[in-house]
Amino acid sequence: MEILEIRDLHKRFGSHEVLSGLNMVIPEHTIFGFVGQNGAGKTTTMKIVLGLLRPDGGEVAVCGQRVSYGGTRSNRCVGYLPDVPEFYGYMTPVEYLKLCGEITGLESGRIRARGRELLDLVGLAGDKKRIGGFSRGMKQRLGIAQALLNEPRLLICDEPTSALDPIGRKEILDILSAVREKTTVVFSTHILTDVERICDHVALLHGGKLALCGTLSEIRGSYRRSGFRIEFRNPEDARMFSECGELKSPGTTVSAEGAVLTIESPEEGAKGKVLIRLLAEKQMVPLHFEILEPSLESIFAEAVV
Ligand SMILES: Nc1ncnc2c1ncn2[C@@H]1O[C@H](COP(=O)(O)OP(=O)(O)OP(=O)(O)O)[C@@H](O)[C@H]1O
Repeated sequence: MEILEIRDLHKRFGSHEVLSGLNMVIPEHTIFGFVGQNGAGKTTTMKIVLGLLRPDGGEVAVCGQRVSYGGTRSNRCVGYLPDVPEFYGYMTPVEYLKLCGEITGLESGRIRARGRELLDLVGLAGDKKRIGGFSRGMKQRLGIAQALLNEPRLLICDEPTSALDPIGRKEILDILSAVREKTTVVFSTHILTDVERICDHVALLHGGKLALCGTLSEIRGSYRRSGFRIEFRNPEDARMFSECGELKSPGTTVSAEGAVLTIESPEEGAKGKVLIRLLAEKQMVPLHFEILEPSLESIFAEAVV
């Protein structure tokens, strides 16, 4: 089932067209990375999905429920973590979750149980400190707990890791991975390694539309070139191998660094067999033979030119 469907979405601010016919479908039980350059329109899209911003055209449905500007019905199945979550600094995490639970009408026993469970999940259980003394990472973790209080089917996070150090980022990514069983997670980010670490789906917003969308393996597959890294026993072997006539075909590049050769070629698949045949003919046994995956960074750079 699709948990979020965006059809032909348009939004402009004055003469600046930010979204120009955006289509995006997010299946349930995925971790979906929503990527785009600064100003691409990620926050704008999320605000429209939450009914906080009026689109100029198009339709959005969350859990099959059509989103209307200013309406809140469709938000019943959504949890939202803004990029800079705001809290009452004088409260403790337990007090804060209690307040949020009361506002949303949860029964008090449920608030206590759910609060304990969530603070445990985000590593803040037993923290008696007031939120005013929390680090940025702790605030993001508390923000996730709050967003999950009502057991949403969809959790939307706006750049949850951008301002955090590597440990803080890992903590957030681990939490998002842990909740995917019950909750579909959409998160916007600039940090492509975070997407590679936990997302199974990714979409790249560029020029008001999606420039790429799919599972990580589909996207990698459609951009795959033959790339190989061969480590020889010594630089001399690498040099001898690099001089094979068959590696000099047009479009093939061979770069050497000590005993390591990196060979790239536009011919999908075939080049690998050629390399293995050449190694066998020359009776050379490499220390490593690796097929190179294109990085998301190189794929995205190519998609937005
Ligand atoms: N209320 C507004 N009024 C005018 N322009 C706006 C408004 N909100 C956003 N914009 C503009 O729309 C564009 C998209 O902004 P948005 O915040 O959606 O981008 P983003 O992809 O989330 O960027 P970032 O990664 O930097 O947060 C930007 O050029 C921004 O300046």
